Amino acid sequence: MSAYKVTVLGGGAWGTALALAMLRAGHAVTLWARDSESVDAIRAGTNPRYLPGITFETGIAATTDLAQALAGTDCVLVVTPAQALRSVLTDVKPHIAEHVPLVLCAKGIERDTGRLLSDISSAILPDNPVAALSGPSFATDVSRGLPTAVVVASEDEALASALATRFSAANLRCYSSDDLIGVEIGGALKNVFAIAAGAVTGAGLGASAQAALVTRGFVELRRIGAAFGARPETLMGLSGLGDLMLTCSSVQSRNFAYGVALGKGEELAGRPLAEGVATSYIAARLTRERGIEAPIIEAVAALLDNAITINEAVAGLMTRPLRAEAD
Ligand SMILES: NC(=O)C1=CN([C@@H]2O[C@H](COP(=O)(O)OP(=O)(O)OC[C@H]3O[C@@H](n4cnc5c(N)ncnc54)[C@H](OP(=O)(O)O)[C@@H]3O)[C@@H](O)[C@H]2O)C=CC1
Ligand SMILES: O=C(CO)COP(=O)(O)O
Repeated sequence: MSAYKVTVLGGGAWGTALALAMLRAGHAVTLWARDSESVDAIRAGTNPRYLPGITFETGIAATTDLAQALAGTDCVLVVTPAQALRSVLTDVKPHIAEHVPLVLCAKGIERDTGRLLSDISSAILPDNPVAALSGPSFATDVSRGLPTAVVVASEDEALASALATRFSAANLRCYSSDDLIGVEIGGALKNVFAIAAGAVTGAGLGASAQAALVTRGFVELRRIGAAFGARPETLMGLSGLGDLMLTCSSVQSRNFAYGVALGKGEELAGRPLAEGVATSYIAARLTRERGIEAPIIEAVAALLDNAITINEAVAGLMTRPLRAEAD
């Protein structure tokens, strides 16, 4: 029987880590990246630009040729940033066979349109079934082969379950879900709350403030999830609460680290990818338009816009009208 062929699009931290995870699950893996230096390094078992200090096994067939990467593939993992998804899938379109599933691994909402990534995929490639892979999973941990659990979601329950079985290996446990929207919303918004949690840490506001912020952030996630049709139990799961806990508590998270720099008043330009920046603006717009109360998201968007200071953000959150916690 010929090997199951997985194509990974993106040679950054998460693309490389997922390519390794697929290799370790026994699949034939091709990784596409636009940068030839990354491609050469990945072939040789390193990715110094995105996974510095980590060496890994060879065996990933990395290439800069998109058509070659997609030829004869059984499944495509799309692991480029959320804001690049539309252009990447447009480039993919001429080279992909119908019915090959696309597994979206970025965490974000398109800034210009407010579209979820699965919506963008279905609009550009309507004949390719769509799934998302999300959950608490740092690329460094996964590439080192540390135990990790994620969720693979698709509205097609059988597809989600089949992919989760394919992707699981000794140290990668994949749960399946048919709540695609719930998984996408949790993964996108936890990055905004991670920036807020990082800002609280960076400004030295204390562990109590941090816990309050994350808990109230989760309330906002539940409100937004309900408005989008996400199931509450999905938001309580790996891709929601699980990833919120991870990302809001570790400087390994680029979003949290971005927030720390923000809270300390440090330079923000030139930092590694923090998806929560773009997502905070669009999430603030969407919640305003839909009349959903989301003061933490509003505060993050205003802070990033330099419209308020961190002290004003804190004062704004602390002096809101008092209310019952469950409201
Ligand atoms: N890192 C992590 O631990 C995890 C990340 N994720 C998510 O995965 C997604 C990707 O993150 P990650 O890999 O860490 O990011 P990185 O910044 O490490 O890498 C991004 C990759 O995408 C490529 N890229 C950027 N823009 C484009 C574009 N317009 N067209 C084609 N390729 C592009 C980059 O190429 P180039 O080098 O040429 O710029 C690079 O290979 C994000 O949404 C993130 O939230 C999810 C779970 C864990
Ligand atoms: O999504 C992640 C972990 O689950 C990675 O978080 P960062 O993008 O903040 O590093």
